[in-house]
Amino acid sequence: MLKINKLNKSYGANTALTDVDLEVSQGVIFGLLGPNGAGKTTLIRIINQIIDSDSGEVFIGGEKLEPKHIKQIGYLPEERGLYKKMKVWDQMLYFARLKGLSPQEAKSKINYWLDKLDMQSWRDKKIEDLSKGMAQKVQFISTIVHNPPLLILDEPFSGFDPVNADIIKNEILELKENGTTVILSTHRMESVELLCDQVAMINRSRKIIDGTIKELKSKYRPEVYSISLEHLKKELPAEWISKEEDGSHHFTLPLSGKSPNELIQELMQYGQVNNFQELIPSMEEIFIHQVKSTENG
Ligand SMILES: Nc1ncnc2c1ncn2[C@@H]1O[C@H](COP(=O)(O)OP(=O)(O)OP(=O)(O)O)[C@@H](O)[C@H]1O
Repeated sequence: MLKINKLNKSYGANTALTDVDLEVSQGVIFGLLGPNGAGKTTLIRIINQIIDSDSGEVFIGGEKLEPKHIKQIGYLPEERGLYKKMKVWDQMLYFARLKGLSPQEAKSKINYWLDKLDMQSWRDKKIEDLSKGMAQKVQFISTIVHNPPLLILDEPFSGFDPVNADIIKNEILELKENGTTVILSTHRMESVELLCDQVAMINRSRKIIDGTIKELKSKYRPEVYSISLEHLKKELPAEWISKEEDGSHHFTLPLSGKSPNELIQELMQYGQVNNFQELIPSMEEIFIHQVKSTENG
């Protein structure tokens, strides 16, 4: 759906993107991650043809990016852009027409979404009279109303209460089920775990990791196990700092070059192994670890 080759962009002395490659398959939710100032918005703006790259190529559906592709993209920018004096209905109609829908198509799509998200009663309200969350919903619909095959969502959950965030999350999943490709840029790692099939992480203008959540969790696992022992036969080594609770001794140990089976065998000499479970890193832990290690490197 989207392919990016060796993208570079600088703002004067500020380098925002360095040789960034990316490949996003159709029908996935792709997390674009990175700390503040990493280059994510710059990349998104290049895809949306708001700014030009210095060098590199972007392909959409196998075609070199050009103005006609704008209608195939739905972009929810981090800085929301609604016209405060406009009424909800007129605002949505404006965006739908801008993206090429006929008046009839636009009206039927808007009605579909207003019904779906239970917003019909707001249609004649002015944007300035909406709460932040309500305005966010209007902006969300305005982004997806033309049914774009590629959706780019920058922090789509900001401003939403948990109930509305859940509604939007389910809508994003439904769009994916229907074949939409979604690029999701967010700092909320729990949303990444829940929604994304694939992620790329950018730090200081360079892509530092890329893969499916499963691949990344496997690649960056610390090889540390959570262990519980009962009925001790002998005293545990002092360096296995353990906590005793109701006769069970809990601690964590790294494999340190052993296989899991070898470690279990060693543990069995000390008592009954009640729990032996590998610690799987969260995306948040992977994110923090990778960002820190590139800073130190
Ligand atoms: N218009 C601009 N003029 C000069 N420098 C810019 C401009 N826009 C971005 N930059 C710089 O480019 C780099 C990347 O910024 P960008 O906004 O793409 O990061 P980001 O990953 O989206 O950050 P955030 O998570 O904070 O939104 C930063 O060093 C930033 O200061």
